[in-house]
Amino acid sequence: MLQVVIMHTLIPITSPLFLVGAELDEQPAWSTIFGNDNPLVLEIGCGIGDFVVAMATRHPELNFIALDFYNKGCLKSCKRADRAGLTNVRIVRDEARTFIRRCLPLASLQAVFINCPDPWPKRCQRKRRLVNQEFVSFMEPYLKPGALFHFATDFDDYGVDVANLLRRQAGFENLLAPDHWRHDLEGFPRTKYMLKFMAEGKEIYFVQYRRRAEE
Ligand SMILES: C[S@@+](CC[C@H](N)C(=O)[O-])C[C@H]1O[C@@H](n2cnc3c(N)ncnc32)[C@H](O)[C@@H]1O
Repeated sequence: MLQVVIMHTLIPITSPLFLVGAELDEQPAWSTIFGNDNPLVLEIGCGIGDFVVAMATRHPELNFIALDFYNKGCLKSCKRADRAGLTNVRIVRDEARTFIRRCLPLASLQAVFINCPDPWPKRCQRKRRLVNQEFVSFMEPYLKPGALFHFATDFDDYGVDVANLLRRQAGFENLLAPDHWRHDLEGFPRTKYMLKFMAEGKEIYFVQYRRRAEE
């Protein structure tokens, strides 16, 4: 039987801010990579890099690692970060859980941001969603005590599910209490997908917790 193999060529990314997760040492020295010991912040699914560039511009005292497994997204993110002249950002092409396990020490993150992750809207696809109970339990030890866990989506049931499961996670406390989620966070940068959904009249669900300091 004739097998047709479709090869996708990856557009090379030459930015000095770009890293390929699989080519990094296990547990790389982030202080050497960034040239300082500033706290680490992770963005999962950075898309075109608009959010990480806005945040890294506002917070030069933090080092941002923006992850995406989509090469074209990494390319666009690198171009945006290069244009902004940022040195406190690295764009990493990798799958989130693979990268976190291999490359991040426990209790190393000051914050994790997940904006508009793929929604897998059909009921039968929901098990593919990135953020679920297992993921939150997996992520928790990588956060420093007091670190932020930020999640945003336009999908009502995804937003409500994540708010509910974080509520049950003893190691986290709700930063938006008494609300379980908000549809607006003043001053928070809007991502490409947030703006697209808002233009369609949809509401964004923002959920923000922090890892408890005392455990
Ligand atoms: C719907 S887009 C949202 C992009 C951006 N955060 C925004 O709000 O505009 C989701 C992004 O997450 C990336 N992504 C999804 N699952 C991922 C995973 N497990 N590891 C790394 N990237 C992932 C996709 O490639 C895509 O770029």
